[in-house]
Amino acid sequence: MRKLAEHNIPLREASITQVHSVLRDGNPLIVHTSMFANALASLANPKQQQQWVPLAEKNRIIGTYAQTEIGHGTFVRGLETTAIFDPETKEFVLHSPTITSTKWWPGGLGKTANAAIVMAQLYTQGKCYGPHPFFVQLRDFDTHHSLPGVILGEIGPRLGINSQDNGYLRFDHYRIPRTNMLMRHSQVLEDGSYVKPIHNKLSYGTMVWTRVAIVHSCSKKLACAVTIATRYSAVRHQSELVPGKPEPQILEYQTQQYKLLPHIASVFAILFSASSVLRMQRNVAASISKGNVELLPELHILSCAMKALSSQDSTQGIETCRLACGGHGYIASSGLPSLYTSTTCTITYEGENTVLLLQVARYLIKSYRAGLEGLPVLPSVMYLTAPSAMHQSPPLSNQALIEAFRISSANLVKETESRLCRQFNLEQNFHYAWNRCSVALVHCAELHSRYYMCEKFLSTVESIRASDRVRSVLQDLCRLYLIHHITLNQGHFLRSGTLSGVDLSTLEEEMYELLAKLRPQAVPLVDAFDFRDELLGSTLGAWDGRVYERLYEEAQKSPLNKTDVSKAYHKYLQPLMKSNL
Ligand SMILES: CCCCCCCCCCCCCCCCCCCCC/C=C/C(=O)SCCNC(=O)CCNC(=O)[C@H](O)C(C)(C)COP(=O)(O)OP(=O)(O)OC[C@H]1O[C@@H](n2cnc3c(N)ncnc32)[C@H](O)[C@@H]1OP(=O)(O)O
Ligand SMILES: Cc1cc2nc3c(=O)[nH]c(=O)nc-3n(C[C@H](O)[C@H](O)[C@H](O)COP(=O)(O)OP(=O)(O)OC[C@H]3O[C@@H](n4cnc5c(N)ncnc54)[C@H](O)[C@@H]3O)c2cc1C
Repeated sequence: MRKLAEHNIPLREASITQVHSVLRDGNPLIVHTSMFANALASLANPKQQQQWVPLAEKNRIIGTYAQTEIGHGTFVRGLETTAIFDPETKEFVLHSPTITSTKWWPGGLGKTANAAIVMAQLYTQGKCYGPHPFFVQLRDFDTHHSLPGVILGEIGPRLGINSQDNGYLRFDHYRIPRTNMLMRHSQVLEDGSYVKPIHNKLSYGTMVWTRVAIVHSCSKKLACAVTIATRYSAVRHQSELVPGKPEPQILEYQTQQYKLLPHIASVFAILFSASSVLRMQRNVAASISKGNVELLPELHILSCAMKALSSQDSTQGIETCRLACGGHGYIASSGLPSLYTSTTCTITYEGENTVLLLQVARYLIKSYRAGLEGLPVLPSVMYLTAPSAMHQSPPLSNQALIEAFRISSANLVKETESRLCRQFNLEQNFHYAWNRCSVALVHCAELHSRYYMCEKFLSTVESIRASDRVRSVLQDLCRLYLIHHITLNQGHFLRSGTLSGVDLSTLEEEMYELLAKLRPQAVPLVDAFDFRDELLGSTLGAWDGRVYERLYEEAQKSPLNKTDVSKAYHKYLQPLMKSNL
């Protein structure tokens, strides 16, 4: 926090710095500096911002974002916490009517936060208007005691991020002023009348913003993992590549290159996609402030798609890096286990991935149908009904591979839409039919998202002007990424007829050549991510390569090594040894 102040970084921008990485196993202030700060910036009106933002900036108020309940995370409309407007006192009464309405999970809620943005069902004049955000003080700002009517606690140990206090929260008819409803987009007036927003999902804006931030953070986490595993693979020597010859660096093995290089490529693919979505988000935010919400659905879908793909890719990539380090990847001091546990949760939070991919699929099907009817569709999905352009590029060129992705994605949407129609004819109910097609629908969303990511990777690399040498290496890396994902999805390309069996064999050959060509670039590429050793926090991945010395030094810090004979010997082992059991 002192560093942020020194560099004049406002709170709402803190989460895009590396401040969150200071604590290895979760940061209790992450939701304060990210979601809470963003909710104030985007959901509060100017008067409310004047009131709370300076206090939050000075960390007098420490906030969290309390939406999820034990009973409902995904289905936001199903939240049970109520905020009922009392026109007599001009207050909202917050209440948790059931066990399932208990707020559950918010980061920092257990012990750190003294305030929260609470999402609750808004009732006024006897009518429910759905989930709305409220600023709620939870603890006394001086004593930190929870306030009467507020029941708070921590939810217990988790798979990871255990230095963050994820919490629970219940309200017992807890009263807050009317003006604590965040009123930038919708309002409840003094007489209780409701003023609706220009788009009814604007109150979900903080989730959209966070999904975009998560895409960036996934690229950073994966970059840390590939840095550790690649440097280690250059230090580690094992086995014989040629009998009788010295043990090679494990990075010489083609299988090791196959484990690492596609994930190094993935760091760039995710980062370039994140930058593109961030640009879109800034444009949409500017339009919203002028009253234009036309592009909001597109941003929602793109952020869902990229959050889902990047969290899945980075989690799998980090686990592959861990396995690529053999036994030493399993030790905590390698840094890889905590990278994994603090990344796998991004698959679940801020919208569980399957659920987000189904949102994308819904948009694809709607856009496809609209396109067939000649209705206008947004640019990112025009390709679904646009004529094929496969023949325009040289065979198997980068552009041809992108076109193959595009046509295969359009083909899959077309096939799945037909299946949906057939299923609808059988079921006579759209929702049952949708559920019976949902595995295929998720595949549609994944292929569309991969197409977007590949396209962003290629177009960004092609636009590099600063250095021909850098562009050339990144072109190879991008080519590897395209071919790698084509080989992983061969079925889609064969089904759509965009690539033949012979094409796929040719591409596979090229992939093996690229692994060898890129091998000398592996260490320079990860060095260029430029992580300080303190930030990597890894015995295996430090810049100087002193892996074995660091492992040994770190072992000396184990509390069990403070004495030669441990207490457990006297307490348990010795009695056991003497017991003749
Ligand atoms: C360029 C360089 C920049 C520099 C950057 C460098 C960066 C480097 C480092 C970066 C580090 C960053 C670190 C920050 C990380 C931050 C981590 C913070 C920690 C997070 C902790 C976790 C918090 C949480 O999890 S909070 C709780 C989140 N909960 C959810 O996400 C719930 C998921 N569910 C939903 O969102 C919805 O209910 C949903 C999407 C499932 C929709 O449900 P539905 O049944 O369809 O219902 P409905 O709501 O009625 O929708 C109908 C309609 O509306 C559309 N819709 C839905 N949502 C939206 C939306 N948000 N916006 C617009 N439209 C929306 C939906 O698509 C439907 O449309 P139609 O089909 O047209 O009807
Ligand atoms: C580490 C961590 C930190 C968190 N921090 C916060 C926080 O700060 N604030 C906050 O409010 N929340 C937070 N959460 C909660 C998080 O947002 C939810 O857990 C998440 O949105 C998923 O909801 P759920 O747990 O209800 O899962 P569920 O929705 O119950 O998912 C369970 C399964 O059901 C499936 N499913 C659910 N609905 C559908 C559907 N419509 N179609 C098909 N399949 C479906 C899912 O795909 C999944 O396989 C956090 C969670 C974690 C793990």
